Amino acid sequence: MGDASRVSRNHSDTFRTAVEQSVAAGKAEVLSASPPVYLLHDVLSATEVADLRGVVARRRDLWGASHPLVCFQHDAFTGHPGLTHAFDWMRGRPGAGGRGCFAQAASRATYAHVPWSESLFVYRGQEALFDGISRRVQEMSGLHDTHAYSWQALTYEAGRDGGYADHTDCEHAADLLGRGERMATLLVYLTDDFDGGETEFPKLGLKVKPPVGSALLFYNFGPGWGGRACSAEAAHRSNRVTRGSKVVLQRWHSYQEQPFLAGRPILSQRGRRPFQPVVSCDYVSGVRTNVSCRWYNSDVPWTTA
Ligand SMILES: O=C(O)CCC(=O)C(=O)O
Ligand SMILES: [Fe+2]
Repeated sequence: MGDASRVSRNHSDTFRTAVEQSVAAGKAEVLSASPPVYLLHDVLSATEVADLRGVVARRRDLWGASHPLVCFQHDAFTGHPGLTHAFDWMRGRPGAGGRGCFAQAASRATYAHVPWSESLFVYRGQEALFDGISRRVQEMSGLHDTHAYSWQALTYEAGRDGGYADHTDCEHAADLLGRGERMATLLVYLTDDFDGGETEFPKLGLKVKPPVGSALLFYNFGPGWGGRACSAEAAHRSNRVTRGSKVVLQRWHSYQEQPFLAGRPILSQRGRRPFQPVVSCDYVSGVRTNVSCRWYNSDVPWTTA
């Protein structure tokens, strides 16, 4: 079976058509033509924002009961001879790099000193409220629910947040038609009473802080509409929050239908307790000057034994 037979609809075209209709109807505006970046107005009502924040708070409490396991994805950390004793090894060998997590004791001793932002996954079917928003997004953007990843509630809190460094959202293959490749990104803003925390596109000279209830939507590929290569121009970051907290719902959308339409089971992970989150530090997009750490509630494949 070739690639083409798995494509149930052309998602760069349905996206383009629907979002251009939203612009024509005054419901959205163009922030950048190439790569396409849009601001969608009034995606959520004030009541919906409050209700969604309630769901996020409840789920954060569930996962916040345990301190996180502190993990590193790159060998500058895991290969450091002075740190060998602290690791519970996941991939690679002590002192020889690879991906690794600190053992419980070292995680407990260090997690409070690591700056991080938070990504809480909410899977399809878990929360009726989120599923309702998915239908609205589909109407406004043409991005179908079956082509979407799970929702992620991103939280950046002043004092703890270190920002999230420059990156593109493309996956490793960086080919639009690749399975699970992140064609387009949606960010729906649940707070705006904070300082810093802008979503910035340095290559486009664009720095945005959308009002509560509105959304940013951008296409990660190029050149131009329907382009199949990852667009370096679509690089973006989240600036560090210096007051208050930024809460955003994020969802990626692929050209191909998603292979995982529901939640994935939490695999048993060496050294990880049930409902224990992970803080994973990474060279974002593989760039060594871009170190950012993120807290995850989800299954994190690289911690699998
Ligand atoms: O929160 C933001 O403004 C951007 C987040 C982001 O780019 C990401 O998580 O990939
Ligand atoms: Fe991103």
